Amino acid sequence: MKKKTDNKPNVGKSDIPNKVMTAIKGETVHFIIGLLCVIFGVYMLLAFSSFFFTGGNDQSILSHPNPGELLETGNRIQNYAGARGAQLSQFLINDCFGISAYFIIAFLIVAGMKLMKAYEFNLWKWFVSCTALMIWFSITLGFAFGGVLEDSFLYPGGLHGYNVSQWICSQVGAPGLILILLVTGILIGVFFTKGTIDVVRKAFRPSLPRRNKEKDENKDSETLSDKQESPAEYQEKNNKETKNEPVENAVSEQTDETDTYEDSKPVEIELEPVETTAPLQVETSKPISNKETTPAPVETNKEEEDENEYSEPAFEINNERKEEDEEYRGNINQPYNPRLDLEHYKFPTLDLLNSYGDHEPTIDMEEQNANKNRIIQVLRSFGIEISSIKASVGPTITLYEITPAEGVRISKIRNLEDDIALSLSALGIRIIAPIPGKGTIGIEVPNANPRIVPMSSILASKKFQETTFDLPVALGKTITNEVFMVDLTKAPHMLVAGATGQGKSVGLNAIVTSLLYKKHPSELKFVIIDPKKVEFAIYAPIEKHFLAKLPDASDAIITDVSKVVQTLNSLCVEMDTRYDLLRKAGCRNIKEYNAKFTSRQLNPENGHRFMPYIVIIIDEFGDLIMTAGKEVELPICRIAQLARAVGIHAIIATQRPTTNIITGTIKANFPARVAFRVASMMDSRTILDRPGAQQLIGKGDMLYLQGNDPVRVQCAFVDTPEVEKIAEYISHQQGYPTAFILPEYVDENAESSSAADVDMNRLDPLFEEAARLVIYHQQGSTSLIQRKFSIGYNRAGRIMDQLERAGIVGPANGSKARDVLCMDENDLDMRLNNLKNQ
Ligand SMILES: Nc1ncnc2c1ncn2[C@@H]1O[C@H](COP(=O)(O)OP(=O)(O)OP(=O)(O)O)[C@@H](O)[C@H]1O
Repeated sequence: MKKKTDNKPNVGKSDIPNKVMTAIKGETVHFIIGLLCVIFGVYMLLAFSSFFFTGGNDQSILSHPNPGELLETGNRIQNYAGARGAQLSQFLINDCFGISAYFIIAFLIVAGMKLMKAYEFNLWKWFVSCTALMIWFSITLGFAFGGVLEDSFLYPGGLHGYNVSQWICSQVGAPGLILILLVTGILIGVFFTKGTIDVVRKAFRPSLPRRNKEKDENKDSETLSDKQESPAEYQEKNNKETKNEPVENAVSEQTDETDTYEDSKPVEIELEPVETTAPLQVETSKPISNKETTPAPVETNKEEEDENEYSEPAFEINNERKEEDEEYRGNINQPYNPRLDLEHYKFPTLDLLNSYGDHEPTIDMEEQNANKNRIIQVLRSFGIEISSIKASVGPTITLYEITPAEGVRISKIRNLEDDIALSLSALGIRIIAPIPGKGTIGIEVPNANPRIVPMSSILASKKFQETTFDLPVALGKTITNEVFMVDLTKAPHMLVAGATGQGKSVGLNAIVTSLLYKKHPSELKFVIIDPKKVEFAIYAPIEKHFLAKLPDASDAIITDVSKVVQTLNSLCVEMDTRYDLLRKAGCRNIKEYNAKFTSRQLNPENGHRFMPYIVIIIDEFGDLIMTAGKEVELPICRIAQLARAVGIHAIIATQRPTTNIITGTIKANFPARVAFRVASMMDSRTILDRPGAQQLIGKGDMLYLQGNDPVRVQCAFVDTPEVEKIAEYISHQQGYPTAFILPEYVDENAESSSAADVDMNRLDPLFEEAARLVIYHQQGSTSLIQRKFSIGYNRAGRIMDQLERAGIVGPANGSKARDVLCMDENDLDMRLNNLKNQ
């Protein structure tokens, strides 16, 4: 990928080949070539068609033209496409392939359309098909008409067809040739559609019922003609065909050709440190080609069944229906398919997302050279010599990798961070000294013209399409333009922090979107907690497909703090239940359990069920901790510590990554951290355990940490209208009758408070401390208890009720604090003793 630059002084010119190369790979050039192909195809169509009427007359002129005649304006050629059109037709039709030369035109137009990106075609399949058909028809016509049509100038099979058929005849005789043509014709037909097999079978035995008629039609539609559909239509059909095949198949069919996969390899430039005017050689990699993914064959068993049926024709129809019914509902002998409940569910399509213009890597050589020179100068001015410098141009950041000359101390360069930033007059400079695993030093410099990384480009990438991750989360692109993805099951919980307006919500939407594009509603449920009430309301329409809620909740998106506590505790109950099931099944994790369940080794009558993954998303976690304190923190920590194995994963986001919000326990249990730009170095240390996040440039620029070293990533951009479209697309499809219902959570504290009427021994553990607090302050205030003990309003309210029943505070007093009926701690001790002796 890297090319060393020429070290010659006169270098401006070497940019030219680079520019030409970049231009050739550009969309504009593709478009122009495509347009030329289409125009040439239309010209050939005119020439060929005209040839049938004018060919006889033109042939005599073409075969014996007067010298220079064809170049003259007044030549006697009658073909509408002129002398060249006549020559071309004469050559391709009569001298080569006969009438089947029309397949050349078909291929030219198709290739043109594809290059212009007007339609999606599988060019390779078209090429093979057109070539095979052209040769086959040419030989067949050559054989059938034996050369020239009677009384005509036209060779229907062309000279090729005539000569080849004659030669084959001489070798195997006319019957042999007919057989060869028949066999090759059937093979070509099978190449187009497997339906041909049925047709052949039926030809042998006309009484056979035509099986999978619908399927055949669909398959037929995969042939040449239907490829002309728009990508969206084609993908829709594809989805229908593969039923619940995840989007990867659907999309990879749609993006069948090489250039729709968006993965691009790093764009790297090698920069020469000494010659400040040194040329830069850029090498952009070719897009990675995509192999056609064929939907898994569904018919293997059916074909066997067919064979059985053939011996029992009387029962054919009945048997057939019965089998299809069984397959539809999930045959007990076949693996359980959780997707069957919503078997017609279609995964969201890529056309729901915007492409945000040209996002291909472009390199501003002027900017790169200027930055390189400034870095070299500033280092030189501090007495640091370097032996080489290399740049990797990312979507928003360029990484300059410097190899210092021998004897230069790394710490010396690290200390110059501010000086380099000053000399480049840019924000967001980050120095990585040394780059882990390399003996170089990295200087990250923001690009003058940052590019958006559209979510569509990430989801269309080969890496995402072919991922084997269980919960693939596509976050964006790295500095080397590689798609950056993590498996949430391995994360297994994620902490997202960033000051307001730096891309947190977009990041969370990107996470949810990538999961929605890969997971079926039966495999994944979200619990969304949105104290801001507006950020996640867009997901409300997919409640019956992808959301989970409490049994009595009206909305699945949780905005009320008291419901948050209940939901989190309910998730703990779900977690415990899942652990019990895992234990009973003798499995160590959800994957093993689900595999056992789908292979029907676990009996649903014993409580076993297919377990969808549950992803909990909590926005504004800081707010929650401020209002509900330990009540929220405790279940979160339980989930974070234990839930990984049972497929429950949490992603919490906060604007304020301070230590009282992201406590030690939370940090310890959330190993994956995403930091957008934060306000201070302290905040960066809280979230990442190191500085760096305060130097990011915002707008989705982020650091991802899992393990030792953070990776700088430009977050994929997905806008609210795009998410709305996805939600709408999903919501219009059949869903479950309700959202996924979480188990009921019985609040033990609430029970004790009602029991407190009769049994004051079952008091809240904080009761005594709370009593002392109100006596000390002589103020019966619920919010005081809430604040001092960092507990939620509900619990504080219950403690206050218990204090009232114990006669320590008076009844509620409107908005004012309650009266405190105990004078001092002695008085309190007496009352508490009385209560305990009751
Ligand atoms: N990945 C991205 N690429 C390009 N622009 C982005 C990206 N992420 C965010 N932005 C820009 O930044 C703006 C603010 O982003 P976002 O709403 O996600 O911020 P936020 O951190 O969630 O703010 P708040 O905490 O106030 O909700 C967006 O409207 C968009 O213009």
